[in-house]
Parts: sequence; C-alpha cells; structure tokens
Amino acid sequence: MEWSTAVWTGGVAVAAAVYWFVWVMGAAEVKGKSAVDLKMGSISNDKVKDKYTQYWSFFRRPKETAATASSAEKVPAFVDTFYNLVTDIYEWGWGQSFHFSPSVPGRSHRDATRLHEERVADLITARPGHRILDVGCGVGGPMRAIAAHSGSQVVGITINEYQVARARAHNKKAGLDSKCEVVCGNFLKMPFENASFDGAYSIEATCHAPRLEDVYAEVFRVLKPGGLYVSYEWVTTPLYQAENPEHVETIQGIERGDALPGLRAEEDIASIAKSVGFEVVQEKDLALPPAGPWWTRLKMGRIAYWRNHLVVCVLTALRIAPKGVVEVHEMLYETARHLTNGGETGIFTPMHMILCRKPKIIRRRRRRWWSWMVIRSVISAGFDLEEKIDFGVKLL
Ligand SMILES: C=C(CC[C@@H](C)[C@H]1CC[C@H]2C3=CC[C@H]4[C@H](C)[C@@H](O)CC[C@]4(C)[C@H]3CC[C@]12C)C(C)C
Ligand SMILES: C[S@@+](CC[C@H](N)C(=O)[O-])C[C@H]1O[C@@H](n2cnc3c(N)ncnc32)[C@H](O)[C@@H]1O
Repeated sequence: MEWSTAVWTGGVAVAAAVYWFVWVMGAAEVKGKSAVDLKMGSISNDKVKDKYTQYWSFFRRPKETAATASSAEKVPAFVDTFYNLVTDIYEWGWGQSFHFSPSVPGRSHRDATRLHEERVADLITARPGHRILDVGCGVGGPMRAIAAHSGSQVVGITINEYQVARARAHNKKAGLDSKCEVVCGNFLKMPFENASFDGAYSIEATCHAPRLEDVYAEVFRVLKPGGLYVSYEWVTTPLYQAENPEHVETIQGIERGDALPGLRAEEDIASIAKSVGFEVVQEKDLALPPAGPWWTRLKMGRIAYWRNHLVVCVLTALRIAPKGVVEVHEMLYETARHLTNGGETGIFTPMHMILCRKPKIIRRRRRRWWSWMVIRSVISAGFDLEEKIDFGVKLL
C-alpha cells in the first residue's frame, strides 16, 4: 500500500471511530440529545464555571444551609441553577425521565421506567376527562407516559425554564402537546386556582423543597375535594444511623450532588401529609423486595461514565462544550457512587410512595360547626355580649 493511501485509510478510520464514540455511543439513550449538543440550560457558556462554583458553595453543607429561613428561601433559585447545569447531561446519559425505578427481570430500563410511571397513573385513578398535576415535571418523560397511559390531561410545573422548553419540544415531537401542558413556576407557590385538579403526583421532585409541608399544602390547595395525590419521596430509611460516619457521608454526598436541602426520614412523611389536611391512603417503600434493585442501572453504567468523561473532556478542549461541564460531570459521577452506596446499604430510598386523598369534607368546616355549638351553649349559659363575641372569635 502506498504511503498516501495508508494515511487516508488511517484518517478515515480515526474519523469513523470518533464519530462512533461521540455521536453514536454518546447519544442519549432515548434519542434527542447527543454529546455535541450539551448546553448548560439558560447559562451562557462563559458563566458555567462560576455558576457551578456558586452552586457548590451553597449546597456543600445542605442541612446547615437550609436551616436558616433566609437561605431556605434561596433554595429554589439554586435548584434552578442545578437543573441548568445537569439537564442536558441527564438527558444524554439517562433519558427523558429523571428518576429511578425498580429493575424488572428480563425488561429494559426503558420498560421499567414506564411501568413505574404508569403505576402513578393507576394509583391516582387518572382517566380521560381528568386534569392531572405533575409537581416538578423535569423534561416531561413521566408526563407523556401518564397522559398516554391514562388518557388524562397533564399539566406539569418546573422551576427551570430550560426544562420547560425541552419538555414542550418533546411533547410536540411525541404528538402529545394537546394532552400535556408545561408551566414554569415554583411548586411552593403554584400559579393555579384552588380545587382545579382531579389528581396530582410528584416523582422524585419534592425532595428539593426545604419544608415538605409547604409543597404538600400547595398540592392540597389545588386539588379538588376527593382528589388523590401520590408522591415518590427521597428519604432515609430506618436503617440510617446518624451516629455512623459512613452513613452520614453517603447521605451528605447524595444531598450535595442532587441539590437537596436535607433528606427527610421515611417515618416523617405521613405526619407531614396529615398536618396539611390529607388522609393517608397508602404508604410503601417501592424499593423493598420483591422489587428489583433500583441502583443496578447506576452500577452498570460505570464504563459508560468513563467514556462520557472522555467525551466531555475532548468536547471542552475543542470548545464545543462550555468550560465547567467536566466539573459538573465529575460531581455527577461522585453522586452516582453515593447513591449506589445508599441503595446497597439500604439506608436510602428514592421511591418511598405515599398516596393521599384530600377529604371530601374539609375538617376546618366541621370545627366551625362544633365551635358554633359551643358558642350557643356559652350564650345560653349567660355570658355578656362582649365576652360571647370574644370567645366566639377565638374559637373560629
Ligand atoms: C431525582 C433526582 C435525579 C435522579 C437521577 C435521574 C440522577 C441522579 C444521578 C444522575 C447521574 C449520575 C451519573 C451520571 C454519569 C456520570 C453521566 O456520564 C451520565 C448521566 C448520569 C448517569 C446521571 C444521570 C441522572 C442521575 C442518575 C434528583 C436530582 C433529586
Ligand atoms: C429530579 S427532577 C424529576 C423530574 C420528573 N418528575 C421526572 O421524574 O422526570 C426534579 C424536578 O423538580 C423540579 N423542581 C425542584 N424544585 C422546584 C420548585 N421549587 N418548583 C418547581 N419545580 C421544582 C425541578 O425543576 C425538576 O424538574
């Protein structure tokens, strides 16, 4: 073979290998996002590194950060920054559903994900004619599965504008834009009318709220009486020991790398739901056997993570991806390690399921009724008018 032919052949082979490595292997599991297309949400390329540093210093000690009211108020803004930084990497390396699911023997991750989402629709008995709320909808993977499975209308809310654009584009592409609507907003203060939804769900999203009662109270407000709400919560299990340094390291690692202002304990979830007025219908850790382990997908991805690391390094060096992507990717790699640890030790679950109902008759009304009964008996007992009014107002 001539020297020039050898060079050409070698060149073509290298180009084909790079193409395969970056575009084919590096493409999203669910096509739509490839490595060369990694943006950092609405952050301009020159600000990515600074934003990452800001995020990191805010969430380095998550529980302490969220303990004061002024920092707790800043949590949604930092969660928004977090999703600007990670949304494309999630889509590229995981798909359009940003959550875990129990593994199902003989079925793909995609199937397992869909089954976990369809279970939500079945639990809240979503059906045609229903208007369902998706609290913290990401780029809408679950919303599309639930709308398609149940025939209901789904409205999703996310704090991150970039996700809104991604979700709308995916809805259109899937031909589900007439069934799925996406709104940008804070789930701690939702831009929806009281009693305007037949059902609601949140999948691995409310863990971002500094106080769970605030988001549950909002869901309660927008649900119609009798409406069902199901949530998949990220929590520590009863196996977690706060005095065990390895446990603490794992949990703090999960919090830091996932923008969480402090994980809650499993046993606290039901009382929080009840405190805002919900009736708890069912509560179950969906990760417990016979469910297949949710963390195997993370473990199996290790070779892919190394390939991805190389891809983001090359793309950053070529200035195709913005500076800072390598650091964000490293943070996610580290987070995957902590999550796997949390799953294997059993101290953490991302799928503590709670199913709640908004009562048909709201309790406050009953209290008023009882209060009037007391007032009537007070009146008949002969208090003077001013005392009666004072007493009545206090009771109400
Ligand atoms: C519910 C939340 C997100 C849960 C998961 C969807 C994500 C948690 C950790 C993420 C990942 C970790 C490793 C990444 C890997 C290094 C990269 O090459 C490709 C993407 C990852 C696999 C990425 C994908 C999404 C997660 C599994 C939280 C935020 C409440
Ligand atoms: C891990 S993602 C899960 C997304 C989606 N449920 C899924 O499973 O694909 C968490 C979502 O919660 C949203 N979120 C977090 N805090 C929020 C807030 N205060 N208001 C609205 N959305 C919020 C994020 O923007 C993101 O879309």
